[in-house]
Amino acid sequence: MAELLVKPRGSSGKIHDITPESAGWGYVGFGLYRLKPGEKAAEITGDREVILVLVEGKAKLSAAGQDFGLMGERMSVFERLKPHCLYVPSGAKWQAFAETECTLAVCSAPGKGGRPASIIADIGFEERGKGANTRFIHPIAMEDKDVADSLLVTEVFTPAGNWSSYPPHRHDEDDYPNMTYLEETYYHRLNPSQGFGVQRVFTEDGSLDETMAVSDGDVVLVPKGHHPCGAPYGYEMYYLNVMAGPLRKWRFKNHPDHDWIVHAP
Ligand SMILES: O=C(O)C[C@@H](O)[C@H](O)C(=O)CO
Repeated sequence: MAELLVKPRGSSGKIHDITPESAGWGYVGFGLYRLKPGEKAAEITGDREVILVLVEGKAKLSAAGQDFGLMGERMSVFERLKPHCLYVPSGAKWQAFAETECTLAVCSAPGKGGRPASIIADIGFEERGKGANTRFIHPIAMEDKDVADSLLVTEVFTPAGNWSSYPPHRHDEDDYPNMTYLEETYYHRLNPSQGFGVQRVFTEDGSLDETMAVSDGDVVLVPKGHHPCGAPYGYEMYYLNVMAGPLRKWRFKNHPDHDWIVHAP
């Protein structure tokens, strides 16, 4: 199994390049560019569909021969504004020209083709959990939106001192409607950036049990098992999740030992 904690390789250019081959799985890819004003990123999607997420900064985007103009609004994820996102189908080329310093995520999964390149509009806002389990969600492209063939993308803000992806849950069996098999990546950010967060990835039989200290900019791979996150006092946590599998539906089960938490008064 691949190392689950992936550090950025440098501070500019393409600093993450997680592919199904490097992760040792079948669906999810995650790339991340840090660009300076005037720099460019360009890729061909091949047999994969892509959702470009302007995590931070502004860039001129074009895809599949269409010019989408200047996109991006928030300069820091922790402004908590909604991200600007562009869907790019398989068999297409996309380009990004950075207007400001920018952080551009390239979320990918197998594509079927046939959808147009398009801006993902109407990104919602959800508050989940209670007490120290409260967290805030921007569901960029979840299954209620028919905007992709297999990609599910969401971002989560966990206030300092809180937990998210909690109680622990898993989605690692292809057993719809009880559960779906979804691989997942977490792109973590922390505020202030010198902080750390905690993520545990573990199966119920104990064959996988890793607890990682995550730093600003790290990626965690979740090939299977439960995957809760904790943000220590003083450090707000952000993450961008990419999920994909054979069915574009998110069906999970909470850990039987900890499911009581969601039912507690
Ligand atoms: O609810 C949350 O805290 C976010 C998680 O659900 C996260 O998107 C995930 O684990 C998806 O499986």
